[in-house]
Amino acid sequence: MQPLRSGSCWRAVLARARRAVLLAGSRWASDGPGNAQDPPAGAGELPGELDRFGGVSVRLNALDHLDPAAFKRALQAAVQKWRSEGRVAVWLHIPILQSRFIAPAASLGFCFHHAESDASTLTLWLGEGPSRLPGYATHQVGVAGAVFDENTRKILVVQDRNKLKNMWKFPGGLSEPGEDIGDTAVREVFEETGIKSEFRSLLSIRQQHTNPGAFGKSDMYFICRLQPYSFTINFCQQECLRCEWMDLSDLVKTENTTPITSRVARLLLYGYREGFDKIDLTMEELPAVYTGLFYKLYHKELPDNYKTVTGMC
Ligand SMILES: NC(=O)C1=CN([C@@H]2O[C@H](COP(=O)(O)OP(=O)(O)OC[C@H]3O[C@@H](n4cnc5c(N)ncnc54)[C@H](O)[C@@H]3O)[C@@H](O)[C@H]2O)C=CC1
Ligand SMILES: [Mg+2]
Repeated sequence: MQPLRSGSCWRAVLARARRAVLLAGSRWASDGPGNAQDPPAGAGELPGELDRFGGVSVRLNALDHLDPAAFKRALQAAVQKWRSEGRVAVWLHIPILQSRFIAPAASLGFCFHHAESDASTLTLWLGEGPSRLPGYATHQVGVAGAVFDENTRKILVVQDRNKLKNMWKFPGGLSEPGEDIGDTAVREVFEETGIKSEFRSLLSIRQQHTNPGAFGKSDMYFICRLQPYSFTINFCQQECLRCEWMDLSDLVKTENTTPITSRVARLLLYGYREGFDKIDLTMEELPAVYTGLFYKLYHKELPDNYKTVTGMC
């Protein structure tokens, strides 16, 4: 983000708002220390930044002594100014301890965009037509590990303790922020069963909407193929009722399982018989062009000569 030009900064906006209020015979209300006619404490430190889409981002830090009514007047004046300058949106980042500013902002038309554990972000669209601001997170990510031992043709399965029906499924759980899919599968399998394993490939992706377990958001459920390197089960008593190494052919046949587990068991059987390259989406790490970061790309195996080919042969 770039800093706002000096004429547009919060300090000037607040100063103008204060002058307007004082000229109208009003006073700054203040529940903090200091004279009632003083400018809001800390108000001059409010930073406003212009983003590359033409929106303004405001971080409300160090506003301990600012009164909500005074804040509302200042924000109203600022919004009016930003609107006249053609800004498209305002992003208001409010630390949880400053939450008393949420209601005044909402009364000016701001809505929640998202909240984290220690702060919320509100937005106001100023541009023409309906808001083009992107929404926040729409999905949760769950990952399961299909841990298949090729030597014994056995697959690791569990039954959930907290489900009404006790069906066989692959161990798994929710991804942590910043965690790779394969790492989630390996971690969850170990936490739930005590089995150590290595990531081999991604086998399947399920997308489901309005999932009750995802607080009404959508759910992405990834199933990975894992190779075990320990075999003694020591399962989590809080989450699992049963855990065992089951013959893959028995998992294919059983009715006591979920449709997705049954389908992936058949996929594994096919891969075991015909070659895992038929079913595996393998992973490769590649550099991101814009950020300099790295990401994981999953697709069917691409032969090396196709990775470097420059045109149609
Ligand atoms: N078809 C299948 O085979 C199934 C797939 N899934 C998928 O697995 C993923 C989630 O896996 P999980 O094993 O559920 O996650 P997880 O392994 O991360 O465990 C969630 C933990 O949170 C606890 N928990 C959940 N809600 C709670 C609440 N309201 N209060 C207290 N504790 C609570 C549970 O008891 C459990 O210990 C999702 O993507 C879901 O769609 C889940 C169940 C079956
Ligand atoms: Mg789980």
